[in-house]
Amino acid sequence: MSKPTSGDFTKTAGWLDWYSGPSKPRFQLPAGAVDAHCHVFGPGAEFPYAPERKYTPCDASKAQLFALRDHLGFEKNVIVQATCHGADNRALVDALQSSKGKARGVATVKRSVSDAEIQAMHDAGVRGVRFNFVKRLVDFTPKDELMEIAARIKAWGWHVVIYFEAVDLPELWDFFTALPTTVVVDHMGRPDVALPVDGPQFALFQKFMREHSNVWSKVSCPERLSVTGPKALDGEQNAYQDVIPFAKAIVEEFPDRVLWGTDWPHPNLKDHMPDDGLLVDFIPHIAPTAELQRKLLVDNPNRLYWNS
Ligand SMILES: O=C(O)c1cc(C(=O)O)oc(=O)c1
Repeated sequence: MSKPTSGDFTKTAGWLDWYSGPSKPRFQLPAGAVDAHCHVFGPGAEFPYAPERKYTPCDASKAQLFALRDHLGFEKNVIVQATCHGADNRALVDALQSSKGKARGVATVKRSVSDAEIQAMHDAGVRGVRFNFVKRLVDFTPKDELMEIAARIKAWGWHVVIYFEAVDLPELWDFFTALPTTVVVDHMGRPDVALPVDGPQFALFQKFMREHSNVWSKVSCPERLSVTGPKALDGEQNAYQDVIPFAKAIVEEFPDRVLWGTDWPHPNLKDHMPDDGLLVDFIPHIAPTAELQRKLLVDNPNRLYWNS
């Protein structure tokens, strides 16, 4: 793959570019596997980053994403609107339209979005909207505006993707459990993996999924959640050990409501940039059987994103 550039924008200080020349995974992905959480950034010269963004990334184009997909052995992608593009979904829609049906998308919209705009995004392959509650990434959007959006997009059969930190789940509980659609949680609701897996913080997340059969989870981002590593670099086959008990517990209890994604190009990582081939090698540690792997990587994402 070609190397990242910074386009017409100056990257946020300390920005880490995605890993160029990732290894070939040793884990053989099942046929039809979907990378169900990844992003495109710009390129900024063609699709400018949003004025309200909280960070300026390196460019990460659709061509670079599709090259990674093929290199790792995925068949398809679910591309999630990154916050650096705000509610301007042009880069996302362009990538979907260029994917020959091999990508679906999750957009970010405002209350002012028209039915015609929703329909056009649907035709391009958008199947969900993302509500973000991570304060370092977005400004606050009133919950009544989000609820109104959720009620509207339900008519297209779309779902809601939510991104939040585990400490905020109690406060967000009533809103999340009132959402009228399928709800997909990004990155397991960002548990603090330094806390016990059987402690109250993760128990609340498990209760959220157990009591609400419309709630799904992405068991993604060990590189973001891990405190002790080791990092997915230099051929490491046992990366991010501290995240495994959390993700495995979710995969094993809710095998039909889990998704996995690379999170390429890994926005805002400060410590290291993982080798995406080694991230794929993390999967069998959290989904140890062929059946769990097939549900996680093939059946679940296809049911949610390619059913219409
Ligand atoms: O934790 C993050 O910084 C992050 C950011 C974004 C985004 O900016 O959209 O998406 C993610 O999945 C994760």
